[in-house]
Amino acid sequence: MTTKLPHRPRGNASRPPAAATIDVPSFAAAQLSLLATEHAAEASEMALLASAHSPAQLARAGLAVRNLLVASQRTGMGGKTVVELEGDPATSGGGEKGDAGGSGGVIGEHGIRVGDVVGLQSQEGSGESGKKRGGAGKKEKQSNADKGVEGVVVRVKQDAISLALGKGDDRDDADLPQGRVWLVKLANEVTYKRMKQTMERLEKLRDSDYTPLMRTLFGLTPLSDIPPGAEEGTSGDTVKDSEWISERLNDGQKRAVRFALAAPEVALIHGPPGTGKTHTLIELILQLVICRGKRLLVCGPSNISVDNIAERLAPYIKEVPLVRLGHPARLLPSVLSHSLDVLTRTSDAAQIVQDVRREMDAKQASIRKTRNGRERRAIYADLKELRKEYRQREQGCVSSLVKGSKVVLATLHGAGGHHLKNEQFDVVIIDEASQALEAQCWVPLLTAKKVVLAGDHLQLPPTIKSLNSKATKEAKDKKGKGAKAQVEPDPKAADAAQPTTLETTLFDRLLGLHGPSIKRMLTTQYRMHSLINEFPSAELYDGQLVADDSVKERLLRDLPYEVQDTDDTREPLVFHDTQGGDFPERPEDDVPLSGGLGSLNESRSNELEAALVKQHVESLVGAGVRPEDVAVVTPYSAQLGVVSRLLREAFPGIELGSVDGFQGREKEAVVLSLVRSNPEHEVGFLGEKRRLNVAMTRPKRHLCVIGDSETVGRGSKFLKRWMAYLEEKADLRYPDASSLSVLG
Ligand SMILES: Nc1ncnc2c1ncn2[C@@H]1O[C@H](COP(=O)(O)OP(=O)(O)OP(=O)(O)O)[C@@H](O)[C@H]1O
Repeated sequence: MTTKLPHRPRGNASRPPAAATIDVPSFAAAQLSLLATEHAAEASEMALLASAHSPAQLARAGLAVRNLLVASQRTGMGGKTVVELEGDPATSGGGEKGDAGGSGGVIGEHGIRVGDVVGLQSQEGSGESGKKRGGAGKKEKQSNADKGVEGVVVRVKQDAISLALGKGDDRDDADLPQGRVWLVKLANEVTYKRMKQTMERLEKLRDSDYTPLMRTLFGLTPLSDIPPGAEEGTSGDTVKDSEWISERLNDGQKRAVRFALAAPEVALIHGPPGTGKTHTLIELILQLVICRGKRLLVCGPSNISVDNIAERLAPYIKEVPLVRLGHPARLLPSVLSHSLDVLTRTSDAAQIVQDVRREMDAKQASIRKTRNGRERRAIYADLKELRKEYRQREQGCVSSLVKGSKVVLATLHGAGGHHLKNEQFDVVIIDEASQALEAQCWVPLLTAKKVVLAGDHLQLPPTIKSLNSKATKEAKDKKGKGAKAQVEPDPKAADAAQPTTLETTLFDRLLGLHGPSIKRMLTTQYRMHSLINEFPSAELYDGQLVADDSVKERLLRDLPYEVQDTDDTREPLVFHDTQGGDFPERPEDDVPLSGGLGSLNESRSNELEAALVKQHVESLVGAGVRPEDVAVVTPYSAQLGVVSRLLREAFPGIELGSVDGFQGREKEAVVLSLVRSNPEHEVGFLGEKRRLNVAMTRPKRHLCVIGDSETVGRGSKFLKRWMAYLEEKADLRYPDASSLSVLG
C-alpha cells in the first residue's frame, strides 16, 4: 500500500513561511505564569487534602500509613540513608486500611507505592485521633512545626516500608522522628522546579545566544532542507535496504526512520495506537549510534516511558553503551543494572566509593545502639563528613560512566540534573512527547542540536490540574477558544504558536508552526481487530490507520488457549445500549478513593451499568477467557470504585482502570463503561475526543461498550457518529435493568 505523504519542500524559494514566529522571552514568561498557576492548583489540592483530613482519613483514602516504628537504618544507593519502617505491635490497628501494627505486624491496604515522595512524621501531636488537623488549636500548630522528614519509597512489603531519606542533597539525619510515626504521600516538586529553572533561563537568553535548533523551534528561522532521496533510501547518507537492524520494519516505519535521520533539526514521528512507535525509535537509535557514531540523550515524561526504551535497547549493550539516570526506586527491575546508581556500585571504578560506604554503614548501625544524645550528634556529624567524601568520590565515578555512554536515558526533568551539566549530545529523542508539557521538553532542549519527538497528539495530553481554574479560564475566554481547539492543531491558529494553556504540547505547537511536513505517521497497527480499528481510524487518523493482516480478524475464540465459541467470543464489537432512562447515573463527590488525589473531584457512578459489566465479564470468563486478559475501563473514578466492589474478589486477575490511567496499555478484551445517563444529556469530560480515542483503542480482539446512546449521542458530533457506528457495526444488545442485581 502506498501512503500519500505531505510534501516537505526543498529549497528556500518553495518553502511556505512558518505560520508565526514567537518572541522567546514572552513565550518563556507566559509559560512561567501558566506553570505558577498549575503549581498553585496542585499545591492547594495537596494542602486542602492534608488540612481537611485527619491522618486516619488520609490512611483510609490510601494516602497515608499510620502506627509505624523505625526498625532499622542503613546507607542505600547514592549514599542516602534508608530507613525500614514496621508496624508498632503495641497498636490495635494492624491490617485495617492504612494502619500498621498489631500482633501480626501486617500493614493494611494502602496506596503508597515505590517511587512516591512521602513525609515521615511523628504521630504524637499530629491530631490523629480522628480529629481534623485543619481545626484550630495547639495541635495544628504542633503538627505544622513538625514537618518531619521527606523521602522516596524504595520498597513496599506486606509488613514493612523502606524509605530513602531526603530528596535534596543536604538532609540532616538528626531530624528523623522518634517513636511512633506515620507517613503521608507528598507532591513531587522536582518536576516543577526543573521546568521553572529552564523557563527562567530561556527568558534571560539574548537573541545571539539562541541555538540554531531553538530558532527553528520558535519559527525564527525556517527548517533546513532534507537531502533529495533521503526518505526513499536512494541518497548517499541514508539507510540502504540491506542495512536495517530489525528484521521487522514495515514501509511506514522505515520511512519514518529515514526521515528522522535526514531531518537536520527536527522530526516528529506520529505513532497512533499499536503502530510500533517504540519499535521504530529503537531502530532509529541503533542506526544513529551503531551506523553513524552519534551520541544520544533519550527522554520521556515518565519513568515507564524511558524504561520501555532502556529495556529494548539492553540486548544491544555491547554496541550501545548506555546508562539510565534516575532514582533506582523508580526504575523497572529489568533496567536497574543499567542505572547510574547501580553502576556506581558495581563497576570497576566503584570500589573506591564502596570503602567509604562501608564506613558509613558501620556508623549507621551504631546510631541505633546509642541512647546518649551527645554521642548521637557526634555520629551524625561524622556521617555528614563521610557523606561529603562519598559524594566527591562518587562524582568522579559517575562522570566517567556518563562520559563513556553513547546513550543516556532519563526522564525529561531528570535530564536537568547535575550529572548532565556539561554533556553534549548529537540528538535528543523524546518519546511520549504528546504527554509532556512543553516546558518539560525544554529541559534537555536548551543546549540540543537536533530533536526527534515521538507521540500521538490525538491521545490524551498531560494532565493539567489548573485547566478549570479561574485564571486559565479567563485566558481562554480572552482568546475565545476552548480546550477543543487544541485537539487538532490548526496551522493558522495564533495560539498554536503562542500557547495560552499548558495543554498545548511542543508536539502540537510544532505541528501548528511548521505544518504536517515535519511529521511522519505510522499507519499499520498491530493491536486491534479491524472493526475496533475502523472508527478511530476514520475519525481521527484520516482513514490511514490500517489493521495488519496478522490482527485484523483475531477473535477471543482464537486465543492460543481453550476458549469456547460463544455469542461474545466471536464478536469483536459489542454494544449494550442502556438508553431509556432505566440505568441512571449518580453524582458522587464524597468518598475519596484509594490512591488518587484526583479522585476527590466530583465523579459519577452508575451501579446498574456496573452490574452489566459484571454480567459481561462473567460471560467472557465463563467461556474460558482468562481474567488477566480482560480489562474494565471507565472514565470516572467513582464508577471504578463500584466496579471494583463488584468484581475484585470474583476475578482476582482482572484489570480495572480509568481511561486516563490505561493510556499506553492494551488487553485482549476491554469492557468500557461510559456511565453518563441523564435526562439533560450531559456528558461532561466524556466529550473529549482524545479520551474516547484512548478508551476505544486499548483492546486487541474484543471491545464491549456499555452506555446510554441517548445521552452519549447528544454530547458532540463525534459522539453522535460513534453511537451511529456502534448501532450499525456492533453486535447490539438492549439490556433489561430489572433483571440485574447490584449486590456484589
Ligand atoms: N513491523 C512490525 N511487524 C510486526 N510487528 C510489529 C511491527 N512493529 C511493531 N510491531 C508489534 O506491534 C506491537 C506494538 O509495538 P510497540 O510496543 O513498539 O508499539 P507502540 O506504538 O510504541 O505502542 P503504543 O501503542 O503503546 O504507543 C508490538 O507487539 C510489536 O512487536
